[in-house]
Amino acid sequence: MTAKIIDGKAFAADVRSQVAEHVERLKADHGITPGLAVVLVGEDPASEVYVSHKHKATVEVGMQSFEHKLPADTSEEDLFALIDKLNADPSVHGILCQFPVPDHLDERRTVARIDPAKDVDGLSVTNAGLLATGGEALVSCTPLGCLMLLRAEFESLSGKEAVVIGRSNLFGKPMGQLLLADNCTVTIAHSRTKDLAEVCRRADILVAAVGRAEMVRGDWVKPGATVIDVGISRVPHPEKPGKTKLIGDVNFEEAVEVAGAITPVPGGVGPMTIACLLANTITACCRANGLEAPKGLTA
Ligand SMILES: Nc1nc2c(c(=O)[nH]1)N[C@@H](CN(C=O)c1ccc(C(=O)N[C@@H](CCC(=O)O)C(=O)O)cc1)CN2
Repeated sequence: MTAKIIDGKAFAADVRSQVAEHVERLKADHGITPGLAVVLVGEDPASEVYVSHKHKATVEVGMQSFEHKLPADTSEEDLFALIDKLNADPSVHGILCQFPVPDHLDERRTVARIDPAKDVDGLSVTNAGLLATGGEALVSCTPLGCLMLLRAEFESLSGKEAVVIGRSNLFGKPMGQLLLADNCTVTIAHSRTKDLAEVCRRADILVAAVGRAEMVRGDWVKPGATVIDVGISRVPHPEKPGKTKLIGDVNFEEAVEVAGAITPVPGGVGPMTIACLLANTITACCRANGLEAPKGLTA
């Protein structure tokens, strides 16, 4: 039997419409319009696309979008001056700097400059620490999106064996923390893990975020497992010369024959990233105004 295909695009559309309802309520009941500021340094083409999608999505749900495009040679001093201004602006509830930044800038220092209460990427040391210690964190968007997809698949995640391949600050570590907080037994595997295939085979929930196209093979998947593919690699299209196609970290054709449920690439995890960014902006806005953040949009 082939696996159920988890439709991340439809799920993300639902999250976005929930966000739009909350925006309406914040406006009507409290006179507050949530605002999201996105900072892009340089002209990386993929980042330009993501930033324009973020702007469009922000406007569509009724929030204010503040786009700041800075030249590639922007100094750290000038970038930080902008972040300081956004930190102090009460109409801005969420701030993010699109990654990657040019080489002369440092991602860690940039994130550290953003007020943790407005860090809607959930990347600051404060938010990572809050997540690890069970506090009210803003959670990194892609792992939050994966958690939402997984919670919709299972009545409860409690007691599930979860294996996350990848240990980045942006994804693997927060994903592991989220699954742990939902009472999974979590293994974070990585490039030095011995017998990775064997480790993966014990997972009820297998989350692949290695950044290596189709590395996870069908025989790494436990029959019936739920597979979440976070990878996005652009490769030459096999049938359309001169064109490219997106593939994930999981060999989909093989894994779909073994898994119980699986996210495709594209159309699986990817769309959840921007939906959760909007959700985090609502959360940040509510907290900034002494209101409770909507349960369904948080971890
Ligand atoms: N500050 C940040 N920078 C980056 C992040 C991030 O979360 N915060 N993540 C990525 C890029 N990204 C959002 O910024 C992002 C990546 C992918 C998608 C997405 O919807 N992917 C689609 C395919 C899209 C396509 O056709 O190219 C999918 O997988 O279905 C959305 C957002 C790096 N930088």
